[in-house]
Amino acid sequence: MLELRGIDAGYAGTPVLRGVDLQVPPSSVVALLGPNGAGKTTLLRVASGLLKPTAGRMTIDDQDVTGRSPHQLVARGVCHVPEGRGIFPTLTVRDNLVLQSVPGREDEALERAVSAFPRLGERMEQVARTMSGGEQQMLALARAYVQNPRFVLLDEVSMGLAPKVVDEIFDFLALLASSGASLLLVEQYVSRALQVADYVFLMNRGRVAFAGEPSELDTDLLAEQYVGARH
Ligand SMILES: Nc1ncnc2c1ncn2[C@@H]1O[C@H](COP(=O)(O)OP(=O)(O)OP(=O)(O)O)[C@@H](O)[C@H]1O
Repeated sequence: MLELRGIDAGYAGTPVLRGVDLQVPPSSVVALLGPNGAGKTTLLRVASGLLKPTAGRMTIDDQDVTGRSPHQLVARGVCHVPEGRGIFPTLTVRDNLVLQSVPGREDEALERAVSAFPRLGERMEQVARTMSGGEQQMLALARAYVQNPRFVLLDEVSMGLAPKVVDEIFDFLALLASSGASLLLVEQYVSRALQVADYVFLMNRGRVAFAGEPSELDTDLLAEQYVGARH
């Protein structure tokens, strides 16, 4: 279980997160929803070690990992697929995948990536930045998959993609979850996120406004949080 308790965090003295509690239980999909600016990306940055919290604790299996570096958290099985994908644009598909694999087990990693996204198999020598947006996102997700992570933090991975590609990506998320990974999913397609989620956290203005199962989420509250922030 990955757990955040009483997390405060922000940028250059500007507080963003205030007292956030969130749990990602083993083998579960957790949807993290909320309007623009609610603090979802900031929370993923804390969970991946990119941003140090100013208060609160983070634990993995009850061990304190607060303030650990991204590298140390990767070693604990935390994998972040950031907004903007986090791939190396000037490297080939193959090199992007190899860089993420365990040394000596590169072939296995490439096979695993292609089994998830056959299209990548046809494009191994292509430079990442010359691929379509959907293909680049598949590469970003495949890079996560080859690490065999325990906790995958996914930031708007369907953003700006064609509906057919979004379907493929959601199929992949189901595969990732069935492989035993836990997912923390920030997603603009609220209804799709709720379909795959075991638990939901709804954030607004840096706080958790709701935590529970999708069936417990009041649709009026959901609409209010999203609409309220726009006005
Ligand atoms: N690098 C930064 N420096 C300063 N402020 C930032 C930085 N990144 C985010 N913020 C601010 O933190 C707040 C929360 O942003 P965050 O990106 O976490 O929200 P979000 O819920 O992911 O929103 P969105 O859905 O629009 O991506 C916003 O007010 C934003 O302007």
